[in-house]
Amino acid sequence: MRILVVGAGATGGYFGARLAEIGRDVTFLVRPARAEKLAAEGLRVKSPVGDVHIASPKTVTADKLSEPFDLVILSAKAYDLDGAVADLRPAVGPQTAVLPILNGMRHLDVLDAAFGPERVLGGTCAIVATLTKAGEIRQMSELHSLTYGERDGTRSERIAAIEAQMEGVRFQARSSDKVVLEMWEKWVFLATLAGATTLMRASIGDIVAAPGGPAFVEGLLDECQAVAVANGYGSREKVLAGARKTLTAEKSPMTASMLRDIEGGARIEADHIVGDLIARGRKAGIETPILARVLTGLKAYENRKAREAA
Ligand SMILES: NC(=O)C1=CN([C@@H]2O[C@H](COP(=O)(O)OP(=O)(O)OC[C@H]3O[C@@H](n4cnc5c(N)ncnc54)[C@H](OP(=O)(O)O)[C@@H]3O)[C@@H](O)[C@H]2O)C=CC1
Ligand SMILES: CC(C)(CO)C(=O)C(=O)O
Repeated sequence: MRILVVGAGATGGYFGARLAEIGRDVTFLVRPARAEKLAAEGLRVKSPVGDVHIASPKTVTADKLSEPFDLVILSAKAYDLDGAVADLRPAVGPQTAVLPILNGMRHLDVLDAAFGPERVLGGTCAIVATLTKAGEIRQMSELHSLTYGERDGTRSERIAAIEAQMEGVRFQARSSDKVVLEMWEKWVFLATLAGATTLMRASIGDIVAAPGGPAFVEGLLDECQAVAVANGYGSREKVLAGARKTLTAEKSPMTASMLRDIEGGARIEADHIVGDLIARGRKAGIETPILARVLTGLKAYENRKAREAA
C-alpha cells in the first residue's frame, strides 16, 4: 500500500516515521523548507518509547505530486487545511482513502466537499508531541494511539487493508466501528483541556489547586458534553467519567498542545476547536458561556499576534 502522509510535523511525522520504521511504503508531502531539512538530516523522533531516525525519508513537494496514493493521512493544522487540500489533490484518485487525524470535526465537511464523502474516513489520534525548532519530533509522554474507521461503522476491505499495514507498528493502532463518536469524544476532552489551560495559562494541576478551579473545569466539560449530546454524539458514560478524572486530577502537569503553541507564539486552531463547538451548540439551542469566554481569550491572542506582526 502506498501511503502519503501530508505534513511531517508532530503527528504526521511521528505516525509516519513509526510506519516507515517497520518498512511501510510511506511518502511525506512537505513544503520546500521541510523537504530540504529532511533531505539533509533525515526524520528524527525522540520518544520515551524508543527513538526513530529515518535517514532518507521519501518526500514529495506539491509541484511534483502527480500520482494517486492508496491512503492519504492528513496531519496539517486546521488553519492550513485549505492549502493542504489543494496541494494533495493529485494524490487522490478513485480508490484513495483519505484519513484525517486533526482534532475537531469541521475538516470532514471540507474534505467531503473536496474529494467526495466516499473517500473520507474518520480518524483521531492521541499523542503529546511537538515539532521542535531544530526540526525533530519530540514525543513527551508514552501516549500514542491512532484510531480510524469508516464513518458509517462498516468494516470495509480498505479498513482491513489499513489494519494489515498497521500490523506490528510501534503505536496503538485501532480500527473502530464508532469512529465519529470517538472523534466527538476526543473533541469534548480536548476543547475542555485546551479551553481551561489556555484561558488560565496553567496546567490542569495548577488550575484545580486554585479557588474555583475544579468547578471551572467541570463547568467547561459539561458545556462541551451538552453540545455533543445535542448533536447526537455525547461521550459515553465511562469515557466522560475518565475525562472528568483526568481533567480534574490534582498535581497533573497536563496542558493542551494549544497552550504550548501560544507559549511558543505559534498559530492556533481557535475557530476549529472552540469556535466550531460554540457554533454547533448555538445551532442546537445550547448556550456555552464558558466556551465563549475561552474563544474571546484565543481571539485576543490572535489579534495581538497579528498586530505585533504588522
Ligand atoms: N501535537 C499534538 O500533540 C497533537 C496534535 N493533534 C492535532 O493534529 C493536527 C496536526 O497537529 P500537529 O501535528 O501538532 O501540527 P504541526 O504543526 O506539528 O504539523 C503540521 C505540519 O503540516 C504541515 N503542512 C501544513 N500545510 C501543508 C501543506 N500544504 N503541504 C505539506 N505540509 C503541510 C506543516 O508544514 P510546515 O512545516 O511547512 O509548516 C507542519 O509541519 C492538529 O489538528 C492538532 O490539533 C492531535 C493530537 C495531539
Ligand atoms: C489532548 C491531546 C494531548 C491528546 O492527543 C491533544 O490532542 C492536544 O493537546 O492537542
